[in-house]
Amino acid sequence: MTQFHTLRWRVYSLPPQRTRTTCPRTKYNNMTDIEERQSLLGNVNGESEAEEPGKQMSAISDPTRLLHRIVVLIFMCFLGFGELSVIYVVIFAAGALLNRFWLMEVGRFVFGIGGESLSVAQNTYAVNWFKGKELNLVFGLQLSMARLGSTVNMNIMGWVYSRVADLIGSKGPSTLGTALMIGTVFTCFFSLVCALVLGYLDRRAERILKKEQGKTGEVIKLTDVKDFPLSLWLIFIICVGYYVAIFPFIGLGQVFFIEKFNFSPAEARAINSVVYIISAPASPILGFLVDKTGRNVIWVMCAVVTTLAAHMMLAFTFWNPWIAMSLLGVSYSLLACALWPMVAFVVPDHQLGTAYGFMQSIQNLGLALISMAAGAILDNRGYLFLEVFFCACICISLIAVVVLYLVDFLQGKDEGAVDVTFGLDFRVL
Ligand SMILES: NCCCC[C@H](NC(=O)[C@@H](N)CCCCN)C(=O)O
Repeated sequence: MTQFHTLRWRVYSLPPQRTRTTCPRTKYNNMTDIEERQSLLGNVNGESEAEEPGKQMSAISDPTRLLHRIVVLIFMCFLGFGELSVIYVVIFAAGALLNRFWLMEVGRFVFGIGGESLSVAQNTYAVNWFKGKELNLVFGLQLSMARLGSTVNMNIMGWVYSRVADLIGSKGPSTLGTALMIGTVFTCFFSLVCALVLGYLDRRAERILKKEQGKTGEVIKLTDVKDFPLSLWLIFIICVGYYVAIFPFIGLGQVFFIEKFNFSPAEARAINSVVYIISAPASPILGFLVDKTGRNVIWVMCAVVTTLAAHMMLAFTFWNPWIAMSLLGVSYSLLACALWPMVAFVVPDHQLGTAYGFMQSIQNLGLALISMAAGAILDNRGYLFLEVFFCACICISLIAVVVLYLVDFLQGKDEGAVDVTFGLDFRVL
């Protein structure tokens, strides 16, 4: 049975409640079946080059086959592995080497531009290759690899620094700069190779599957933003409201655990890193679960509620904080693999990059402002206020998820869905 037949089986043979309209019910959902076939899993007519006489391809080189998509996935994941493990780009390393702090700041600025763009590309590739299939799992795997990259970086960079110090015979800025340069060259080069291979495989798949023919002719415009559906704006609000209570909290976490729970710096570091440590193995598992069950909105709601509970525990109780932080680790992993794929179901393919770019811009704007606000709150009001502030941010996110649920529910009714109790099923099938 070819991949296309498997696909047909998936589309047409599922039980009725699973084939019901997906959500949010925008005009694009009517295109689901077409998109599914036009995706890199097969072309509009269900033909692939592998099916053409005399053009049999092996499983590993056929873009319609799982094995080939696994190869693509490996490069997709390692793209982020390199990107996130290079906390230091070349400019940053040069700043350290020359002992110029401002240059290091410029490096961080450039890193922000490059790293986030790479993340937009990574998300868009993931949707292109895996929409309607294992998309939540793929986002979970990407996150897992990024976390693994950070962990490898943290463990290896100290060793590289010591080796360079041994070689140079001192521990000054030049030692730090050289160590950073070495790390940067290796990881950036690695990421670059992955990006080039991925670009080639994507082009190749487009050519083989004649994707050009299936294109609607619509072009990418920045003004697309004004046509974004309400559901997408709600997803943006969920994203920014949620992430501002995660990344800045982890940034200030060490001080929090030292002040509130009298932890030693080493203990505080350990508990603070548990969210990312949990997310490495948990994200793919949870992504798989979301793929199997669908209903991304419900999962996002669970993640937001659990995160709120974890923050409230940290704010108002003296219970062992390992419980709250572990809960935070699991809920963050769940959100990361259920939220980001939803974008693909509310905008057409040609607007995906713009939508992801916009989502990350808003996320980063929120992060920049809230990080400053959080620091000021901690300095002036203490950790309790800070925690209450984070809880308020998550409540905004929670309101947005509930509104998203209702929007879907009402749109489902408008469109005459037979049974809305199964609404909020973002699965394409
Ligand atoms: N590509 C996988 C889904 C995105 C996960 C999400 N990524 C972001 O928020 C990006 N803006 C990168 C942030 C890096 C932060 N250190 C995430 O949860 O990391």
